[in-house]
Amino acid sequence: MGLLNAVDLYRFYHSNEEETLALRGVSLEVKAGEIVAVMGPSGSGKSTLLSCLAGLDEPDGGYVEVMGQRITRRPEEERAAIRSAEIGILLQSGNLFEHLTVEENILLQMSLAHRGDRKRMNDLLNRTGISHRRSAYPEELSGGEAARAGMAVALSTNPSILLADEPTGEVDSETEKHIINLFESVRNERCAILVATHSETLASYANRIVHLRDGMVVGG
Ligand SMILES: Nc1ncnc2c1ncn2[C@@H]1O[C@H](COP(=O)(O)OP(=O)(O)OP(=O)(O)O)[C@@H](O)[C@H]1O
Repeated sequence: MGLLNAVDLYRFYHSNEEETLALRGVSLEVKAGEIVAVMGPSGSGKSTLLSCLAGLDEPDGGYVEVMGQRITRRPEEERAAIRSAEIGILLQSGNLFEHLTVEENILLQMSLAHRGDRKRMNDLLNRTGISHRRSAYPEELSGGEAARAGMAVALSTNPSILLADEPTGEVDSETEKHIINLFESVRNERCAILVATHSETLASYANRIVHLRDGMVVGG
């Protein structure tokens, strides 16, 4: 049984007269200690899938289980509680509050989830290689530093599941290497990792690749 299970997910978007079928019956499972890469062309449904898996968006059909608990179609406060206890999330839009420093962003995340401590924060700042930027505000960071800070925030609560959307999208190769090393070390800590990516390099470190096309799984 996976730490993360998605069963027959459907998601439709309606805008004006148009209907987009972003997900059409996606099922997948991620086990402890496993990295699953989700790959597919732009618009194939990767971000929609991650939002549904995180309980940030509700699928129109199917359901998601996190650590055996159904997260779909539950009140938002219950979804938020499961999310903050079990899931680390790194969305494409980033996960840093602009008015807080890197360190304050990590401390806020840990305090909201009632998890983590300064020792873990310092450890993550070292492992992501941005310890020297801990007092910087997000706007003062380079793209690569912001990506690493985002990873530190996502991992600060020691989540069971890490969901990351294009974590190496616009970063230099040194940052990509840091992020891959971090993924490998949290995989060794038995975290279940699902990462949407266009990067063949990152995907080569995954245990499995799930290919999405037009909202459907076409391989894996
Ligand atoms: N809020 C929305 N309203 C209407 N359509 C949407 C919305 N969000 C996504 N879509 C559509 O749903 C489909 C899937 O989009 P999604 O962002 O999940 O793809 P993606 O694989 O993550 O793409 P990319 O690699 O470019 O990030 C696309 O056709 C997109 O235009």
